[in-house]
Amino acid sequence: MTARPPTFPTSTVLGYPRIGPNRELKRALESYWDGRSTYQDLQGTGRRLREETWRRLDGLGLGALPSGTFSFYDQMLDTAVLLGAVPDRYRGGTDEEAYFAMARGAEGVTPLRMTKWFDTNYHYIVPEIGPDTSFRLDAAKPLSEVREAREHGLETRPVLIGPVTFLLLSQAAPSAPAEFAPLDRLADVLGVYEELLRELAAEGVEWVQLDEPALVTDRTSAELDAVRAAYGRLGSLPERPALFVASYFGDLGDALPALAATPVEAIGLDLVAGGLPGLYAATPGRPTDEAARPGEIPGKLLGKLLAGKTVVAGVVSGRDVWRTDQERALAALLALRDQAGPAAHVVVSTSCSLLHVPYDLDLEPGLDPDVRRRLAFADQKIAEVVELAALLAAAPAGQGTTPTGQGTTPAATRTAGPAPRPALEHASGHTLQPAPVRSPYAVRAAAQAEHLRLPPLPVTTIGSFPQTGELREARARLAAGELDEAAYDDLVRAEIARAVALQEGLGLDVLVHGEPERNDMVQYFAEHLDGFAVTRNGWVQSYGSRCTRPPILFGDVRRPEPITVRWARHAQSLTDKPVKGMLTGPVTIVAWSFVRDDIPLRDVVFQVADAIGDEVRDLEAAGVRVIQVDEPALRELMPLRREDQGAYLEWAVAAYRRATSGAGDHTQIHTHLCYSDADQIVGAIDALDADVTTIESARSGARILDEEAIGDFERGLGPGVYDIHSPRVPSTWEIEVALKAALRVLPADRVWVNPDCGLKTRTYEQVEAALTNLVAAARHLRGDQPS
Ligand SMILES: CN1c2c(nc(N)[nH]c2=O)NC[C@@H]1CNc1ccc(C(=O)N[C@@H](CCC(=O)N[C@@H](CCC(=O)N[C@@H](CCC(=O)O)C(=O)O)C(=O)O)C(=O)O)cc1
Ligand SMILES: N[C@@H](CCS)C(=O)O
Ligand SMILES: [Zn+2]
Repeated sequence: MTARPPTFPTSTVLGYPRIGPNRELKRALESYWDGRSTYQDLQGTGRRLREETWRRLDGLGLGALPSGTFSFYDQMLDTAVLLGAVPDRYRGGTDEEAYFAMARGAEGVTPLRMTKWFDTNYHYIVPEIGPDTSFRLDAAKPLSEVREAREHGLETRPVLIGPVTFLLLSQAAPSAPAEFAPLDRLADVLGVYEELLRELAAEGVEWVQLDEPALVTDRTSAELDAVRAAYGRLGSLPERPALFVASYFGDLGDALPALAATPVEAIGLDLVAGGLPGLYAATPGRPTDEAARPGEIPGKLLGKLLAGKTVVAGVVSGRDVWRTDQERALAALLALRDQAGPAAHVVVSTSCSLLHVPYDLDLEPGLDPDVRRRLAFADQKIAEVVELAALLAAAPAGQGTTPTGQGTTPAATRTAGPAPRPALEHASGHTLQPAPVRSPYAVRAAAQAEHLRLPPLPVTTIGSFPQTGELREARARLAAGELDEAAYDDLVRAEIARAVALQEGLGLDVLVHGEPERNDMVQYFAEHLDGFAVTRNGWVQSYGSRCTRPPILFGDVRRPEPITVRWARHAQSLTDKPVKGMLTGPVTIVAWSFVRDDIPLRDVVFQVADAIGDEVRDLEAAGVRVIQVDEPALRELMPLRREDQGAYLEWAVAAYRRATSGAGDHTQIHTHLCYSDADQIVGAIDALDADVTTIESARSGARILDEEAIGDFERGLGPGVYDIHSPRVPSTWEIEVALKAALRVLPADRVWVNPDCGLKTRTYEQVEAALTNLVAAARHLRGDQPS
């Protein structure tokens, strides 16, 4: 690096959505996977989307444009490829075959694990690193994107996952010794980053963004040493672009001084989720006059830390859809500029990548104008960034006092959601009443055994059956007014009958209705609850080609009428076997929505819990004997810092119990969790007090079944034995092996046999084959028949 780094333009974003404003990438990927188009076609779509994105950002007036934020599947997977960390079992075919085999599995090879990206509903592919992984630079993607942008006359900043986060989020290869951790390979990985930086410098790239979100979670002193070592080494490379290390989803804490002491030229701070203590005394829910906590940096030291650095200030939230409170955001920027001192340069940015919000509010003309005027999607947020940068540039120095005049500025730069309607139960304290207590588990288990008369190792599924094109199309026609409600209902009833008949025929023990009436397990409930708005095109990528339209929770939540009861009644009328009532839990509904932030999150969740509790009671009254209340996001909503986690788990569990504890002893309550590192929260899962918990474990190496993790968990458990995210059909033998692992730590009367998540993304052909094997494995282990 030369003595003076290039000036960073005054505005930027950390990343942008990539699925396409009309989900063009989703369609291109699925068409390629189905063999309806070629890899060249897919690449063409990628090129068009990247060009459109750069032109869009440039057109909106953004100063510095990112590249490399595009991906055909996931940015962690891209980084594994960049570093040559492709496990041998995926090699042998073309590069794209290896890439998609790691993501989705292929004939004879299971995919890499997939898990949640911090506390978001985005899921990443977990790279596998062992002591023998041979790293080798494959810089094709970052280089070609820089060149591609230049063809359109645009200069970009390559965005990459940083080496420390890459290794901290990777998993040890199965063959690695127990004491091995991927971070042990830091020195080798840094060698590849050095080579990459040299190549980018030779290409004339001025700035590179290295994302290090793992630094906003608790880190050991050894890990902080790794940060110092990594950026000390990369920073001292003579020929390299200027380095911008981005953090997001929280505050850097002790990692800030560690990073600031290295030669990196720019540091990105999330001033919405994190804020700088001392500078931003009031993160949401934190009193403005609170003293710095241990490990926090008082504002006055900030200037010393950041002297000579560029500070990329994330003041526009990349995680919600509310418009930014411009006055507060500007006050935050001014305070930062003053406290960081004249030797620092402040750049306005988003708090994280805009990957987590929909593209453009203009694509959503149907929203209620009262809600709409408070909203900003990705493009509106970019306009906010640009405007704030202009305001900051125009403001004279020395303005960094707050509206309260205390010399500190609140970090909450977002507006509260739309003003809620006159408060109902919330204000009266009703929502905070304790939930009724169910009888002890043993009492309930006896009542349920009598009521349900299930065999040992009962076979069930998680809820959804394949969502056929016919159903999706019918829903689209219903929304467009081209199909009437009655015709749509008939179609849904027929689909329920199909799912029930299939399960009966295959011999499952607890059936489901298949959820054909639902577009999504969260959006469907939001559409039937007061207090939510839903979008027509507000798609956000969840993983690979899969997207959701997170509902917008803007007011007080109420259930005007029963939601699922008529479908549950219909399904149960078709069979004598128990059919599970199927609901989404309060934590998950809130986690996968954009939520109001004018009342504490806990109170929002409690309102939703009460609505779901009403539904539980109505299902039971309708004769439903088993009710599943899914909480796949229980772990996801957990605060990233350990000190905040206990309080969260306490209220999250309380909310779940509010929703479910109205059920009588004979009603069996199930819950389901996926992608959740469930082994880390077994205590909380136990505290949910559900009679049966089905859980993702097929793709996480069944860590929940580790004797230490499972501890004295004393209820029913269904460790997922079939990875539904892969088109692969598991063999009976594989399923038996997985079940035997469960039977080593749990008695047979508490082990359930089920896939690891819903089947909506699979085809009927795959489902029928997989469920046939599931039933065969259970029967064989019960001793009913030979395998
Ligand atoms: C279980 N998971 C979920 C998460 N979050 C949720 N909100 N929901 C979940 O189920 N997080 C963790 C996991 C994994 N994540 C996902 C996320 C998304 C999917 C998925 O399958 N998404 C579908 C879209 C679902 C949907 O909303 N469908 C609608 C609209 C369908 C559609 O595209 N219609 C067409 C027109 C119809 C046609 O002609 O085909 C259109 O609008 O253009 C519906 O069914 O009505 C996806 O395809 O991405 C799975 C797991
Ligand atoms: N009941 C839902 C849970 C997904 S996490 C389903 O089966 O799709
Ligand atoms: Zn699931």
